[in-house]
Amino acid sequence: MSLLDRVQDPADLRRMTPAELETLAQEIREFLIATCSVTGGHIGAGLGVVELTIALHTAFNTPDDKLVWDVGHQGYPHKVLTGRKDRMHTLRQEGGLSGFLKRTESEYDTFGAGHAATSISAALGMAAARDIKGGKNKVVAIIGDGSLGSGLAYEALNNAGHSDRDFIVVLNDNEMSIAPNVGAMHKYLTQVQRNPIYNRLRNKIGDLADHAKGPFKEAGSLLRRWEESVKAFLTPGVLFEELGFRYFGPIDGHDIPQLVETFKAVREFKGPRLVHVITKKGKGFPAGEHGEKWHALPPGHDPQTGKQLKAATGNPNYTAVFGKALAELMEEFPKAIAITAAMPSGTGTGTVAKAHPTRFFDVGIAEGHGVTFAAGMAAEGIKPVVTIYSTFLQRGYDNIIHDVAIQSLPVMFCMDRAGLVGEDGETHAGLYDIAYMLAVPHMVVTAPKDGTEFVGLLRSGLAHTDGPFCVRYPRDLSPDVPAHAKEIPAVPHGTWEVLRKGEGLAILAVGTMVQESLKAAEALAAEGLSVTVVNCRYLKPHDATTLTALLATHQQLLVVEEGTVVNGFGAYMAAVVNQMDPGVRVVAHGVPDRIIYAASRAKQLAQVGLDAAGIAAKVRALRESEALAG
Ligand SMILES: Cc1ncc(C[n+]2csc(CCOP(=O)(O)OP(=O)(O)O)c2C)c(N)n1
Ligand SMILES: CC(=O)[C@@H](O)[C@H](O)COP(=O)(O)O
Ligand SMILES: [Mg+2]
Repeated sequence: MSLLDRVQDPADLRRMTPAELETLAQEIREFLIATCSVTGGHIGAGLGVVELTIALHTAFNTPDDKLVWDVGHQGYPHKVLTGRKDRMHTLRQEGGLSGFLKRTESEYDTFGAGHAATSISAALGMAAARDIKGGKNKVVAIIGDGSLGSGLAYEALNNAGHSDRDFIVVLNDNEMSIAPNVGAMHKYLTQVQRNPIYNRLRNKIGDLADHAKGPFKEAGSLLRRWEESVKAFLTPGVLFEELGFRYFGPIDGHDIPQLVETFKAVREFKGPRLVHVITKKGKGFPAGEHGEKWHALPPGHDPQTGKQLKAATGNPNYTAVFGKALAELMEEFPKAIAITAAMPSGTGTGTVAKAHPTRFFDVGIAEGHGVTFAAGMAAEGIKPVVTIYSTFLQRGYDNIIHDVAIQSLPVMFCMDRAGLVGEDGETHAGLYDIAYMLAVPHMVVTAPKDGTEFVGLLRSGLAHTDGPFCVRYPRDLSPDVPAHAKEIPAVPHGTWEVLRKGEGLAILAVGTMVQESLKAAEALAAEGLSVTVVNCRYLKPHDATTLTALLATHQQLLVVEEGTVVNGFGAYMAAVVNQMDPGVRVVAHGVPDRIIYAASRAKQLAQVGLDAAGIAAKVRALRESEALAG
């Protein structure tokens, strides 16, 4: 029996010898590499924290002591050690284990996440709750260096550092976000890493001072005072100390005995303390320890090389269309610049960075800052293109309203991963952007039906000078292969496109739903039911001329959108139509008001009736109800 098979829960780790823990680490790595080659997932972060996870569960008394992992994408070793090894083959699949940590999945998952930088706030809240309840357990937040670049993390450190609360932060520093980490904090941490001697010296002085006895006691307190006065000189980690944390480190995050010893010691101290651990993202991956390449891998890859077994074929995805087109359009729009929040590869802005290195800005995991930074640029006549996943842009909502919209600044928002995103599940679904962007005054809201129209809308947005403009697009392939951007004209402002003419009922389709609605209309036509299909590429402002014509000839409008049905485009159009012609019935068909869990994107769409079959079924039901009423 392997050591890994012997671990039912973390208590088993506490009975193992140091040598056994080393062997266990190796077994976990092999298991994860093999499992993820089938399931896909965030392998790199997990491989980097195998020893750290073993050490934390060994030194702390989990689940009474609480481990709060940031993001949760590094949680695979934690899952394996907390009774979920036998379900790891279901990772990120419908009904299977989540790719992140979830309170509903295990008592060891103390706080759910998926978005970065929530761990310190949540853990501090748990520590405060413990103190109210008179508990004695420890609470440990584990945050990566990339996530530490986020404003939320500083708010939490600021709050924790003055509180004197029994509270521990472990900083997992691998010098990587998804891409190599950026920013001043990153530089600072690198400096800390490169100066471990100073740290060791300072810690020695601290020890001497703490243990001075008898006649040396006075010397001890002198040493302590001296330590205080020179610590800025001796300790590059002083920043955390100045914030009120006792700093420990940097320590080798792959040295289990050192980690266990440090955590056991740190556990017994009081007050806020921070342990700085140095790890290697992707450690032990057979094709080399590459942080970015192995951040996440698709299902069905070769465990030795990381290469996808089934070669990708067909059309480019929207992200690729975006990167290429924006790089080309920036030749025509000299004032345009691109901004990403730590996701150059995920958003396609990496292509822009290569073509226009001085016109590309990675602000780190700082979406709110990214938006206001763009507003500042726009105030000075620059045209910023802020490219952020729909779900992560939620972090910047106040900035969109307060800094951009109220001042009517011409910032362009490109919202990738809008709609259902598949295996990343509910934390990453981009279901709210239609609702939240429609509510913003001055905001132009758009969604393309295909790659060519997407490029046209990018051109429209770049040329738009009268306030903010946004475009949403999915985590999917483009249905077409667009030409070069210079050959694609802008999409006329506020226009719709009638793609198919029918009778009685018109489908107002948004973005990805245009193709599905056309397929549904085709199927319905075969049954003798003829419906109109309209591509509503501008959601706001809507096409009042086309709408007026539709109202004259149709009794029912079915609004189909890949976004929450609550306050979405359907609700928006219902209000508009109610003013124009209350006799026409508007029905919204979007994602229902519930959580949609991980599954393939196609399955998720089918689940909520947002595929051709689901749309056709909705039309049939509506036509029948109309016939009954009539
Ligand atoms: C608010 C938010 N923005 C962006 C992301 C995408 N994202 C997931 S992990 C990650 C990098 C995190 O870096 P770090 O915290 O250092 O963890 P590591 O992957 O290096 O272990 C990013 C940018 C996210 N999950 N949440
Ligand atoms: C953990 C995280 O937030 C990202 O790694 C995210 O999973 C990326 O999603 P995509 O695969 O859609 O780029
Ligand atoms: Mg990192």
